[in-house]
Amino acid sequence: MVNETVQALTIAGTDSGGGAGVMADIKTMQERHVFSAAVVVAVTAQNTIGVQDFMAMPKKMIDEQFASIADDLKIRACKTGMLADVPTVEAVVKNLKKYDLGPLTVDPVMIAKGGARLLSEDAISTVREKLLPLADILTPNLPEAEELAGMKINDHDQMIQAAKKLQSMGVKNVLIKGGHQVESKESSDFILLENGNSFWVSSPRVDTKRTHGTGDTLSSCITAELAKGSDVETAIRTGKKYVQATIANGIQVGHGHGPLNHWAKIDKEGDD
Ligand SMILES: Nc1ncnc2c1ncn2[C@@H]1O[C@H](COP(=O)(O)OP(=O)(O)OP(=O)(O)O)[C@@H](O)[C@H]1O
Ligand SMILES: Cc1ncc(COP(=O)(O)O)c(N)n1
Repeated sequence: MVNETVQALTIAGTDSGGGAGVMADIKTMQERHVFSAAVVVAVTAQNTIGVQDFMAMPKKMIDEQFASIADDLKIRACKTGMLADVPTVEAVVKNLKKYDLGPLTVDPVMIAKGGARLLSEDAISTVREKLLPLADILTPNLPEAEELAGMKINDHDQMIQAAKKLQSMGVKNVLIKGGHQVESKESSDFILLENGNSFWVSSPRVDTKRTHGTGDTLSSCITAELAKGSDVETAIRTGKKYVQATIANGIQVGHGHGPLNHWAKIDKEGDD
């Protein structure tokens, strides 16, 4: 019998400009040789300059997309991205509990690079209380980690403290992204694993504003690697190498925060 193709799922919003959200997730998974399905929970009118408008999907359509996928596909790992508002978060949580979709990576997208809010303020506590306990890996950027952990993060020590706090909220593995520490020469992410081990992954900071969709690309690469059967640490190390390659080998699209080069290649998986 022919081996089943590895399948993963993104649960997120679309980006009409092609750089972030579902579009970045599908491109990333495709490049990592994983078949990508998608539950679209919101549609944005967006380009590299900003988010002009967005609309959350009717909840019935969210339920139907999950059911269609679960009836037919075999999803090995999944991730969430933009979740818009309280009813959307609740619909996603309900479906994640209903179906076996493999390990869950939660990218708690709150505010786009251009400043637009992609998760309503009142939904932050819903994410904290209802979604985080389902997460195998949580990948907040610094402002998102501050919001979820309820503390300021100004240095590496505080990144470590925040990761511990987030783990105590029920998340198994926490990855706090350092992309927003723009004054630093390195872009360093801190990882606290379920077994209590921790490590940093660092790469030289690329001086570019073409960083639209970095978080989506990292979390969807991790999801693709988990779907293939990688352990969490290897999946994260591969994700970091891949996102670095997509930033460092830029492409020219649009006039604002340009998208990443998802065609970029990495020579070796996992370890540096
Ligand atoms: N200029 C840069 N040079 C190198 N690595 C970067 C740069 N900016 C971000 N990164 C890396 O990209 C990944 C995503 O981090 P970031 O903090 O930008 O996430 P994010 O804000 O959620 O992204 P987005 O909202 O654009 O999807 C991390 O591994 C981070 O270290
Ligand atoms: C649909 C969607 N999902 C996620 C992001 C975050 O990406 P960024 O912070 O680079 O704008 C986005 N802009 N749009």
